[in-house]
Amino acid sequence: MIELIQVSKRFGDALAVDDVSLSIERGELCVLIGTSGCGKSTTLRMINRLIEHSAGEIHLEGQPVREFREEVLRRRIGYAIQSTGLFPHWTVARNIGLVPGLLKWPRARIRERVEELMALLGLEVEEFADKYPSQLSGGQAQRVGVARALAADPDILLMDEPFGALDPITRESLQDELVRLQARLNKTIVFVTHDMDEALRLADRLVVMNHGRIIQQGHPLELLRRPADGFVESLLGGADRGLKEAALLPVSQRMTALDDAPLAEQRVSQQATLREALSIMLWRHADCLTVVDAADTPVGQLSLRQLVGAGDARAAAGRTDTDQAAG
Ligand SMILES: Nc1ncnc2c1ncn2[C@@H]1O[C@H](COP(=O)(O)OP(=O)(O)OP(=O)(O)O)[C@@H](O)[C@H]1O
Repeated sequence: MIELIQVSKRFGDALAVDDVSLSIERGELCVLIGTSGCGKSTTLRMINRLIEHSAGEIHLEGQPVREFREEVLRRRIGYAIQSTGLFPHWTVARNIGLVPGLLKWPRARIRERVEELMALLGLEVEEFADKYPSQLSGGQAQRVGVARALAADPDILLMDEPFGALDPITRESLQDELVRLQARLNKTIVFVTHDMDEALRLADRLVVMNHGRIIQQGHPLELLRRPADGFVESLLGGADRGLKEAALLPVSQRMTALDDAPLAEQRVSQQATLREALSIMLWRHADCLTVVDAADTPVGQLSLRQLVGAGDARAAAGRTDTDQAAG
C-alpha cells in the first residue's frame, strides 16, 4: 500500500504539489490526470524519492519512504517514462537487465529474467536482444522500457506517460498488455497520463489534479456519473460522458435472454462494450443485436432501448451535471 499524507512540494517559491493525501491499495491501478503542470509527475517522483517531498508523509506498507535504502527502493519500485530513458549504447538485453545487474544478480539469472520479460512483452529474443535502442520503433522501445521497469519484480510500478507519443493502435495494444499484466502479476501501479480515454480504460482509481491539488478521486464510473465540479466534468469529456461511460460497460450488463422472436441479423460479442454495440447499431442501421459468445453461439439480445438503459430512471437520477447542480 502507498500512502501520501498531506504531502506538499515546493520548488523555490512555487508550490508544485499542495497538501495531497492519497491511499493506493496493493494491486490497484491508480491513474493521475489533470492539466499540464498540475503536479502529476512531481507526485509520482516523490514516491520513489527521485524528488524529495517538502512536507507531509509518504509511506510504503506503513513505513516512511525516507527510511528505505536506495537499493531497496530500486528493487521494490519500477519506473517507466515516456522517453524510455534507455541507454543508447547498451543492447536491449543489457538495458532490461539494468536493475538486476545493479543488485548483483548472477549473470545466468539475469539472462533468464530478461528472456522471460521479453516473452511477456511480445519481444522476440532472437530478433531484439542484441539490438540497440536506435534500431527500435517507438512502441518497441516503450515495451523495453516497461520490461526494464518490471525486471527486479517490483511490487510497485510508477509509469509516467509510458505510452505517450505512440500511434493509437500501438497504444491500445500496450494498454491491453498492461491490463493483462496487472491481472496476472497483481502489481500496484501509479500511472500518469494526459489522455482521458487511456485513464478511464486503465484506472481502478482515477485521481484528478489541478494546481497541485487533488480535486476528486474515485472509480472512473463514479467520477463520470458524479463529477465534483465543472473542471472535472469538462476534463472527463463534458457532453461525451455518455459515450465514455458506455466504453466502460460490457454488453453482458444490459443484454436480455433470447425469446421466441427471430434472431436479429447483426451480431455483437458479449465481451464488447456498450459503445461498440452502439457503433454497430449506427453503422448497420439496426436497433437490435444478437449477442454471441466466443464460439459465436447466440446467448442473448440487446435492443437500443436496453442499451441506453431506458426506463432506469433511478440510475439516471443519481447522475450529476454540475451546471444543473449549480443552477
Ligand atoms: N525541478 C523543478 N524545478 C522547478 N520547478 C519545477 C521542477 N519540476 C517541476 N516544476 C514545476 O512544478 C509544477 C508541476 O510540474 P509537474 O511536472 O509535476 O507537472 P505535470 O502535471 O506532470 O505536468 P505535465 O503534464 O506537463 O508533464 C510545474 O509548474 C513545473 O514547472
